[in-house]
This record gives sequence, C-alpha cells and structure tokens, in this order.
Amino acid sequence: MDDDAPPQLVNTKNINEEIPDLINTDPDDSSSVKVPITIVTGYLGAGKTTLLNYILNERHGKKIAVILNEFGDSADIERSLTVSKEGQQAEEWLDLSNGCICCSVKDQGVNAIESLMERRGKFDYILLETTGLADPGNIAPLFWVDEGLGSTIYLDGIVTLIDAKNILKSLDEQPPDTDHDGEDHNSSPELTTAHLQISHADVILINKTDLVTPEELNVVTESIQSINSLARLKYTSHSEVPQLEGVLLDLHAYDSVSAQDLDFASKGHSHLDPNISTITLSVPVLELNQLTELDAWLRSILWDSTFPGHSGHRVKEFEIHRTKGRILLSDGSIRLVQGVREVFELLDERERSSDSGRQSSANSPLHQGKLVLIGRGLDVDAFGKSLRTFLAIATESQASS
Ligand SMILES: Nc1nc2c(ncn2[C@@H]2O[C@H](COP(=O)(O)OP(=O)(O)OP(=O)(O)O)[C@@H](O)[C@H]2O)c(=O)[nH]1
Ligand SMILES: [Zn+2]
Repeated sequence: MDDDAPPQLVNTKNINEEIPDLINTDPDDSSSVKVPITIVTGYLGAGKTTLLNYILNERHGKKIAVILNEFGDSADIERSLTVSKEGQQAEEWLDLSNGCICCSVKDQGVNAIESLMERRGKFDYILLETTGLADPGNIAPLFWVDEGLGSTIYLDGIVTLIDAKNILKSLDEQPPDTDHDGEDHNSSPELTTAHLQISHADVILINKTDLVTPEELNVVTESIQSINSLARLKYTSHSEVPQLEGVLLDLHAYDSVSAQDLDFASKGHSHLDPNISTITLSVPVLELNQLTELDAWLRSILWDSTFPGHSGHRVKEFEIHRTKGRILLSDGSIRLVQGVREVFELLDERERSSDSGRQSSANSPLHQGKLVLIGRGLDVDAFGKSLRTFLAIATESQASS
C-alpha cells in the first residue's frame, strides 16, 4: 500500500532544518525494536498444540505469530504459521528452502521469519512449537543470534510443557541411540528427550494436573526440580495460562539473570535423578582482569566438557546444558553469564535491556557471584574446586609477573 502513496514533497527552503530529523535514528523507533521469540517444547502429547490454540483464541490484544513445527522431521518445505490478533487468525506460510527449522542451517528460520515480517508487518511476539521429540539445545542457539548479525528477533526463553500423568514414565524410557538430527549423543546414554527438554527450560508448565492426585503432583514437582532448579514452575490444566507475561512472554531468559533466580536454584532441591542436576557455585568478587580467566574456564567446561588442565584426555567428563550466572567485580559492576550448551556470553549488566535497572536494584544484596549449571554428571565439589584453583593460579601468576 505504501508503494502507491505519492512521494512526499520536501520544501527545499527548509531542507537544512529537516536533515537532522532524517538522520537521527530514534532507538525507540518501532523498526529497531526486536521481536521476542519463545520456544515451546514438551514431550509427545504434553499439550503444546492445546496451549498455542488457547493463546491464539484469547483476546490478549497482542499480535502473536505461532509457528507450528509439527512435522519437524519430515521433508516438507513450508511451515505453517498462524498470526493472531484480537482472536482473529490468519494462516501464513514460512518459506524455508529446506528441512525443518530445528535441523536447518543457522539463520534460515530466522531469515524466513524476518522476511515474513517485512511483508506482513512486525509481530509483537513469536511462539515456536517444536516437535515432541525435539532437543531444545539444538534449536535455541539458532535464535540466540549475535547482536552483530542485526537480527530483528531475539530469543526470549524456552517453555517446556510437562504431561503430569506421563512424565515419570518418559524420564524412565530407554533413550534412542542417536537423536533425530543424527548428532552423536552417546556421551549421554542415560538422558531421554524428556530430560533434555526439562534441563533447557526457563519456564516449566506442569500440565494435565486434572489427571493426577496432589501426591503424584508433588513427586512430579520434585523430580523436575531435581533436574532443573532454575526454571520457574507453573501448574496448568488444559494448558490454560491466563497470565501470559512472565510465563510465556517477556521472559528475558537470555538477556537478564536475576539474583532471585539464582537463589531459588540453590535452595537445596533433592537430587533424585543421579544423572542430571543443577549445581550452584559461588564465585568470589573478581578483579576486572580475572574475567579473562573466568572466560577461559567457561570455555574449557562448555567447549571441551573438561576442567582446564585435563586437556590431555579427550574423554567428556560431563555435559552442560544451561549456564547462568551473576559475577560481581571489585569495581561494583556486575557481569551476567548466559549459556546454552557450548554457546555462552559474558554480558555487562549495565548495557542490558531497559528492565535491568529495576532488576539490579532488587538484586543488590549479593556479596558473592554465583554460577548455576544444569547438566549431566555435574559434581558440585569438583566444579567449585576447579574454578577456585583456576582463578587463584591465574591471580598468583599475574601478581608475580
Ligand atoms: N485431561 C487433559 N487433557 C489434556 C490437557 N491438555 C491437553 N490435553 C489433551 O491431550 C492431548 C494432546 O494434546 P496436544 O495439545 O495435542 O499435545 P502436543 O504436545 O501438541 O502433542 P504432539 O504435537 O503430538 O507432541 C489432546 O487430546 C488434548 O486435548 C489437560 O490438561 N488435561
Ligand atoms: Zn528436526
């Protein structure tokens, strides 16, 4: 429609006065506001489609695009996408040149969504439903795009639906030899898809509460928290989430780390599951130049799955799915640590989004940094010792040089 509008005439006399306006790119300009994407995972039949239909039919006043990746592993080229506003829905097709979003080359899904927004106008939110068998650790990095790539979307968080009636059975299942993308996951033969979906979650919706007793629900809750103590838990029946903010939308799970989240994770949840757990490490207040060492330590544990100094043998000692932390520096500033699998960032809190101010003031009473890790084979004592030793050696060698 804009193409048909007559070109605007500019009064040449005033052009000098108008130029500053044209050049000045307002950071709050809607064209530079990034659109959040939430990944919705959950084992087969957990209630993902029910959830997205519920959201599409609610009158929440937001323009939400829902991408159904139902046929995830089949070879069909296009992805159904439903855009809803005020209870009205329109079907769109996402044009991906090959494969499904979770298996495709980086950026393809992102590009498809961006080009759709160019044609259709911006969405307020995007929800992506994965297949029941998807490993969110493979999908999240696709949408956790580098600032430098100038993407118009950003990963807001991962929401995992749980079928309260069947989850314990799913956690006991024999996992397949390889996952659907053919990647070798032999290092974690004990982990099922259900484990992976729980360990990566920022929010866990325990659904189908109508089918279990309160006692059963307690057991389910404990099992889930023993795997992932960071995630926020909500209970739902028929996937009804009356309040979307903080549960499905506006999670900021990848661009902020609140002290409350980290405190919650360290509240001594049971370790029912021997294979996969959440551990919390305290990190001493660091000098600015010690960040290099912290970064090196994180690279070793996240990239090589081994403690620094053990690089001789290539055996994967452990496997980390999610990393979050708040690191205090001696100058009073805070660095945030964010990671999913081997992808991680150390962020300066002051540079972060508009609500970080609110969060840091609410978070001020922290006298130590904290690092929370979720994954397989994590021994809290071994990790604590490795980190402290590594930082201390680095400090000594700096002092003596
Ligand atoms: N009793 C009960 N049934 C539910 C609830 N939520 C969903 N269901 C039913 O469970 C079935 C599966 O729900 P879906 O929303 O299709 O689940 P899904 O996660 O999308 O399933 P897949 O796409 O096959 O992985 C449907 O028959 C739903 O009506 C609930 O809270 N309680
Ligand atoms: Zn796939």
